[in-house]
Amino acid sequence: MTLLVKSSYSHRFLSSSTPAMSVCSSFCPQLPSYFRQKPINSLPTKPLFPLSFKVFSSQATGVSAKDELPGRIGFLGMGIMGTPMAQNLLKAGCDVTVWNRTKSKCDPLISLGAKYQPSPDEVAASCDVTFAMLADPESAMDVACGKHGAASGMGPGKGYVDVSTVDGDTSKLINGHIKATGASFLEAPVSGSKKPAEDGQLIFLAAGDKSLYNTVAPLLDIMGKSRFYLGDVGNGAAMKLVVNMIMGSMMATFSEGLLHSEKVGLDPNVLVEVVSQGAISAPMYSLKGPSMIESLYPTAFPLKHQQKDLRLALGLAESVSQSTPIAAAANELYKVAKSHGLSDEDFSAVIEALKAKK
Ligand SMILES: NC(=O)C1=CN([C@@H]2O[C@H](COP(=O)(O)OP(=O)(O)OC[C@H]3O[C@@H](n4cnc5c(N)ncnc54)[C@H](OP(=O)(O)O)[C@@H]3O)[C@@H](O)[C@H]2O)C=CC1
Ligand SMILES: O=CCCC(=O)O
Repeated sequence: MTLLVKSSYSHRFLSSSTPAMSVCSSFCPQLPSYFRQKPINSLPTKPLFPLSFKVFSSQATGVSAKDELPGRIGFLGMGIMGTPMAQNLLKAGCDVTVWNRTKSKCDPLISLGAKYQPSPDEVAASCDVTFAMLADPESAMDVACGKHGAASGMGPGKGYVDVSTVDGDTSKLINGHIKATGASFLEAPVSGSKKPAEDGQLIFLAAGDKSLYNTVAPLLDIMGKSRFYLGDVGNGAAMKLVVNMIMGSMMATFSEGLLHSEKVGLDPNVLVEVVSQGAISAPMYSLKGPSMIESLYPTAFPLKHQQKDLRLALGLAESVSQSTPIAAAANELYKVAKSHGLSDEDFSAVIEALKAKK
């Protein structure tokens, strides 16, 4: 497994002497100024910090300045995540072509300079690498392999990177269709929500064609703060599902705790503060707790997607006879929340499923 990390509080890579920076700026000429201001050979030769991280380097990625750089980048799916991800590529000066089922969601990107094509196959045909950020296994399959799907526009020398959260079987099916055209495939689901997507701080969980991983590494580093290469197709999907299974259960039990504290006469705001200072502290609790107490659920991660991920994680667990009673109970709670019409609210709205109905 390979892990690469960039500084979490700025987009400056930890070592400014890396040849990969010159590679990156060569195909994204408008990269932020800190990549471009100084000639590479005048930049400091030592890492800025003692490194417990591996820095982004051409040696690690295998990218050289001349080969395989994706000049034209396609992006399919302009939802909560796809929009800021594509925006960050555009802001970095990349040549981006977008498509979305609901065309109007492409308009903000087009006004930022993105090109538009009316179907996934036309995006894929006009681009070197095409990213897809779609709702679920069905839409990921349809956009990749259906009528006018991206696979129809793929061919040798091209790459398809699916960053949607799907199950491994779906990812393997898409891999098969894409590979049959002679193109390369990478699954790269992300950890991190709307704000990390806006800030270029996502965590990529990549698996599949290693040379495509190397080729798109500079693009992943524009959109994210770290990336893991996990081997064969299916491993990225599995890692993502396990992480979101944990997250869904955490949010469900946190919801119980908030309501429990109120019922016994405690101030739930104080509970959030206590939790934040102890061993069970998690950024998610401090971030979502205050709005949950106000019964506000501004959508960053739609509840319907969290329930989809729990469903897929439970299927994965069943396929290897792994017992997951906590996640199964959490999944039931999200299903109840969906039945209350909360699908498009943030997943923290799961707390509503625990509130007694009068
Ligand atoms: N939001 C988050 O915090 C995170 C989400 N994810 C995952 O990323 C993926 C996208 O999430 P997010 O952006 O939040 O979701 P959204 O619901 O905001 O966007 C979903 C996208 O999928 C498209 N879509 C849905 N159904 C179809 C279909 N049948 N055919 C074609 N396109 C379709 C939508 O198009 P249209 O606009 O036309 O509806 C939209 O572009 C999901 O797999 C999610 O689990 C991963 C990490 C974090
Ligand atoms: O899939 C959604 C993940 C959301 C997050 O990691 O904060």
